[in-house]
Amino acid sequence: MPLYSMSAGIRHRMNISIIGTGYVGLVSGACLAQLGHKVVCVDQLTARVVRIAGGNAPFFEPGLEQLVADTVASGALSATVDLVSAVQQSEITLIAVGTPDADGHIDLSQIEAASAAIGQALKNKPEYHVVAVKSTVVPGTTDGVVRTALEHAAGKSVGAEIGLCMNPEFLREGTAIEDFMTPDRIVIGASDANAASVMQMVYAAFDCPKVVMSLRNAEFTKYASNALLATLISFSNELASLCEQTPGADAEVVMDGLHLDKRLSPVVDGHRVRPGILSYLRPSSGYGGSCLPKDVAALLAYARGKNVATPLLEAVAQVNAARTGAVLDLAEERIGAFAGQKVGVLGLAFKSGTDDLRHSPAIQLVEQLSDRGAHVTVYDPVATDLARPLLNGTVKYAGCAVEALEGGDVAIIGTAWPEWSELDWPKIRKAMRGNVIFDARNSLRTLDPPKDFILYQIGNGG
Ligand SMILES: NC(=O)C1=CN([C@@H]2O[C@H](COP(=O)(O)OP(=O)(O)OC[C@H]3O[C@@H](n4cnc5c(N)ncnc54)[C@H](O)[C@@H]3O)[C@@H](O)[C@H]2O)C=CC1
Ligand SMILES: O=C(O)[C@H]1O[C@H](OP(=O)(O)OP(=O)(O)OC[C@H]2O[C@@H](n3ccc(=O)[nH]c3=O)[C@H](O)[C@@H]2O)[C@H](O)[C@@H](O)[C@@H]1O
Repeated sequence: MPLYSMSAGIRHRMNISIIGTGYVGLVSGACLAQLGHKVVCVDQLTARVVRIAGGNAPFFEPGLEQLVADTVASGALSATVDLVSAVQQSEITLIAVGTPDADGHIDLSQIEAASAAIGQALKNKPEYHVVAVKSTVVPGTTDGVVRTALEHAAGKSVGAEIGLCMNPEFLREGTAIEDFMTPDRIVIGASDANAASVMQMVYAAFDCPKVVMSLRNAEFTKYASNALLATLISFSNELASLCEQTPGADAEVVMDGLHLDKRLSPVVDGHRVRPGILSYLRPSSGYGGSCLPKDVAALLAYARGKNVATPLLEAVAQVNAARTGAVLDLAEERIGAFAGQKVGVLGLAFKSGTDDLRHSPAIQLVEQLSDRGAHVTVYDPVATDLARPLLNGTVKYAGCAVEALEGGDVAIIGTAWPEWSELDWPKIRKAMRGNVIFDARNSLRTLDPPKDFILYQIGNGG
């Protein structure tokens, strides 16, 4: 039984190889297998491959464990470390390796190595083959580093023998399967019409708009998307800082009012059809994760390389970098200095629904609380143990929220896990020494302040 019903089925069951089994590679692989393609996922990490081949997801992502189990069991999804045979037995290869930040620049070494390895495999494959970059890469990479490495290793040219595509992915961690299966649009950058038509066949089951464009425009579209999301968040956080110094003001209420503008939240036939941009205008302790911070940095470096001034984007990054400190300054203004206080932090992941700690604002919060002299105990529903190697030795770890707050003066919400509103707050009140909650993600907003607690929120002038 497919998890998602599509308007049109796939016309042709394709053999697809995917290099890299992270969030993008494995989620894409499992979803495409679920839709009827035959997918082989390749990774150089043997442990990952063994887990996937055994029907298990190697990281936490809602729904992925079941999807991998089902698609491996049906034979639609397999995993291997053998890149050469995976590529040779497929018609199309998607590149989904990492493009990490290296001192404010994009590191394309995984992309280059994967492209060369694919080229090597294509040397002895007589049939036409399409290679599509799904990783986020700066404009010019697909037609530059990727093309050069491929052609050099394969001894063949892009055109009649190899098709080249850039197919950016817009999924979010925590909702990755839903996002992949119900995309707003599919962007297909292509070297030529043949390559584009093969890519269209991969996505035949999807009825969303599919926009075919040049390789560079596809690369730009991905950066434009993440840069705009980061801009919206920094805008809302800058406005939140202003509201925080204005008695009677509340940035959340302001954002709700702003959002009712139909230019931001489309109305069709008198009905608001989409949540609009509101979901990216929520004040927070900053944007984190493996992509927005690194992609903003990569675009800034790209702009510097082109001698183009990008003061707006620079400010977006600066606002974000300063936000954790600003949120803690606000907390100290309201509650008093953290030095010597016992603080329990609930949530460590960069957002709810994931155990990903990369560039997590909650981790930065814990580090800065320690620097300010607080005695910190942390708890996250899925990421507590993963945080151990990242945090300094003075931080303590708890097995549940109540334990994290036991004997504490202040509770701080670091990640907006929905679980917090289900907590037994009266029990927590008895367990804590103090009665202050500082909600750095405004996740308790829909709750009345738990009885006998003083609840402080960001974006709020009091
Ligand atoms: N994480 C996300 O939510 C999204 C990520 N992206 C982009 O997609 C790309 C991948 O991101 P993630 O999936 O998060 O990466 P990741 O870092 O979680 O996974 C990358 C995987 O590629 C493997 N790998 C690297 N080089 C390899 C090679 N030569 N052969 C075989 N395997 C190799 C690594 O071992 C690793 O398992 C990045 O460019 C990222 O910016 C785009 C949209 C969403
Ligand atoms: O390129 C990527 O990897 C992905 O980056 C983001 O997805 P993701 O990083 O998974 O998470 P988001 O839900 O976008 O959140 C990013 C950060 O912004 C924060 N955020 C989000 C919304 C908001 O209003 N305020 C806010 O602070 C979140 O808490 C989180 O720390 C984009 O939303 C995806 O479209 C994109 O594919």
